Formats: sequence, structure tokens, C-alpha cells
Amino acid sequence: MEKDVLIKAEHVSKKFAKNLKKSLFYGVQDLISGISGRTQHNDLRKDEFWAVKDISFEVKRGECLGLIGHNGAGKSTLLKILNGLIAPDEGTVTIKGKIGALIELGAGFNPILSGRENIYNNAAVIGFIKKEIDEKLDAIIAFAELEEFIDMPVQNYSSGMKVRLGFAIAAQMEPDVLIIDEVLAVGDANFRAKCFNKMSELSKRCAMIFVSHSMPLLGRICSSGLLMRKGELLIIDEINEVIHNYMMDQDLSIENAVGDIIPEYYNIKLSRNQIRYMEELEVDFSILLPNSIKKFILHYSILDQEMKTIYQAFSLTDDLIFENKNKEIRIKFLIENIDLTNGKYFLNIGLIENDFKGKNICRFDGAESFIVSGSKYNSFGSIVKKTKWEVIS
Ligand SMILES: Nc1ncnc2c1ncn2[C@@H]1O[C@H](COP(=O)(O)OP(=O)(O)OP(=O)(O)O)[C@@H](O)[C@H]1O
Repeated sequence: MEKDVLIKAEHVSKKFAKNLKKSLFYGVQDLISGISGRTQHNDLRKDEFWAVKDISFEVKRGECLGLIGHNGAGKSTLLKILNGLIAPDEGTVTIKGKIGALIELGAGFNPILSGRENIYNNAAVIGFIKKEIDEKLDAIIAFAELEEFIDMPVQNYSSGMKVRLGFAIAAQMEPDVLIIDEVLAVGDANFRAKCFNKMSELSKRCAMIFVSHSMPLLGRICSSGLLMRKGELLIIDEINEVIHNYMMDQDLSIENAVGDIIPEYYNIKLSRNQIRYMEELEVDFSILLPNSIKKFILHYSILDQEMKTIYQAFSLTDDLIFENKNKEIRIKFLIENIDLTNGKYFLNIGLIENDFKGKNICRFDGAESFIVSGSKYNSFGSIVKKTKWEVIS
């Protein structure tokens, strides 16, 4: 293995059974095969599936690999294999140095021991001796901000407190390999920000693997990305390239309008689904409303792929209130100068009765999606604001 490569996965696969009975039966079967020296089943048996299939990659010191994929793609299973929590059915994993990991909430903690005792246990499992842990103890407790509660049994900790302790141990012990799962999302906003800063700092010194569904975060912290689908590796490349591929794969479609009134008919159409940075987008919206609605204002918002609103507008801001004349109403609106960074965005449309104080009539969430390209920036889901700069002295 090359000197700087700290994590190496070669053709790693793991299968699971879809039901518990079969899983237990196959488990016993594999155990007997193992003891008697017979080869294990590497084909799928009835009700089995590959949770991870033939994954190979390596991560060097100073690199951070982001694992990306929809729910159930196999990311956590792969992390557990890397961390040695479960054994692969095929392939090998080679890790050099000490591993710090935050994978499952509360995993690795003994609930009846205090936070302090768990720090000693966990750090010893990673491979640190008592003297090293003594030296780091105060820094771990301070990072976790758990001074008051450090002698309380971990079973009485909240989810956020467990995450704080788990991350503080994994990060403050300065491991060679750091594996962090989505569980970090449980922490509050301040603590999360602190963790991400720490991760950025550590990524320069260790080999890191980070699982998240947040593309902006992955883009900020990771150098490369690995996209998984149904256990298989789709692409492994520079992080922005992988995020782009993942986002293009996302889809949102409305099944129904939501709200107090369900219109008899509606249609939403975009002039284009692909635009260049600073181009315009025209939306063609038709609706047939019941007689009970006399007047309404139209609202739209543009959301990034994490469903955060980036732009919004109300027709009333432009002194426009529409009247319902008991027939189909067709309204076109033009969104000019779309100054968004590259990526995929979604359109929500809403109708509000009379004025801003009126109740919501109905909403169409994720009604349409479009892709922006041609921006110089890949920071996903943000506005690049035109700004006047001036040198004063
Ligand atoms: N112990 C298990 N026994 C059986 N099936 C399992 C087991 N652990 C995971 N699976 C299955 O393996 C597949 C991959 O799960 P995994 O948790 O690795 O996905 P993931 O990409 O981490 O998903 P998410 O983004 O939702 O966390 C899923 O279909 C899951 O149901």
C-alpha cells in the first residue's frame, strides 16, 4: 500500500437478508461453513440482496471522501465495514493508523458508565494509552461542552449530548483516520458549526470519510466524492463533479396540490428546464378555482435541493391581486437575471386569499425543477450577488 494511503477498500461487498428468520438461518449456515473450512456462499440466496457491492477506493492523508447516495444506498453499511463493526462478505479493507469514528448514535458507549469513563473506554479502543487520554481529557470535555454532566451515566444523556461526546472523542484524539456519519446532524446549529470547522482543520492531517445528505457541507469539507446507488459505486471523482451528478439524479414531483382548497384543474410549465447563469425563466401557470374564491395573490419561491428558499416573490408586492372570474385563469411570470450558482433548483407556487393576511388557498410544492449552469461557482444553492466594489485608500 502506498505510503500516504491510509484507507484502502478493495472489491468490498456485503449482503443482507430481507427478513430476520432468513438472516438468522443464513448466519448459522455461514458460521458452520466457516468452522468446517468450506467456502461461503458468495452468490445471493433467496431473499438476500447486496447492500454494498464491489466497492473499491482509497483515501490518502490530507483527503476527505464524501459518501453520497439516496436513503438505503449502502453508505452506513460501508462505513461500518470500514470501521470493523461488520465484516464484508467479499473484498478487503486496509486501514493504517488509529481510527476515530462517529457512526451510530450512542454506538460504542456503555450506557451505565459516566461520560468520563466512556471517554477512557472509547479512546482505549481506538488504541490510546491511559497517559495519552489523561492529557486529552480536559480538551475532550471542553469541546463537548459537557463539564457539568461528565460524571452522569451516558444513558441519561440526550441525543445531542451523545453526539457531542462521540464527536469530541473521535476528533480530539487526533486519529489518522476519521469516519463521520450523518448522525452529526443531531447536534444543535452552534455545535454543528464547531464540528465542521474542526473537521476542515483535521482533514488536512488525517484521511477522512464523511457521509451527509447536505451538498453544501460536502462541497465545503470533502475533496472527492463517491456516489452510491443500491450498493454499487456509480462514480468516484472530484467532489463538485459527484454532487452535480447526484443532483441531476434528484427528482421531485407533485402528487397533489396541498391546502384548504384543491383546484379542479391546474397546469404549471417552465419555458425551459435548463438555463445559463443570469438568464431568465418564464413560468406559465393555469388554474381553475371554485367560485368561493373571489380574489387571490400569487406567490412563488425557488428552493435549493435541500428545500431551502433562495428567492421568493408575491404578486401583491407589485400591486397585483388577481380576480377569479369562474373560468380558467392563465398567468405568466418572468423571473429575470437568475444569479444562482450551478445546480438544480425547485419551484413552489402558492395562492393566498385577498392579501398578505389572507389564508393560504393552495400550494404546489416542487411543482417544477430547473438546472442552472454556466456560473463560475459551484457552491450549490446560493446567490452570487452583483456588488459595487470601491477602493477607498
Ligand atoms: N443489519 C441489517 N440487516 C438487513 N438489512 C440491512 C441491515 N443494515 C442495513 N440493511 C439494509 O441495507 C441497505 C443499505 O442500508 P444503509 O443503512 O447502509 O443505507 P444508507 O445509504 O446509509 O441510507 P441512509 O441515507 O438512509 O442512512 C438498506 O436496504 C437497509 O435496509
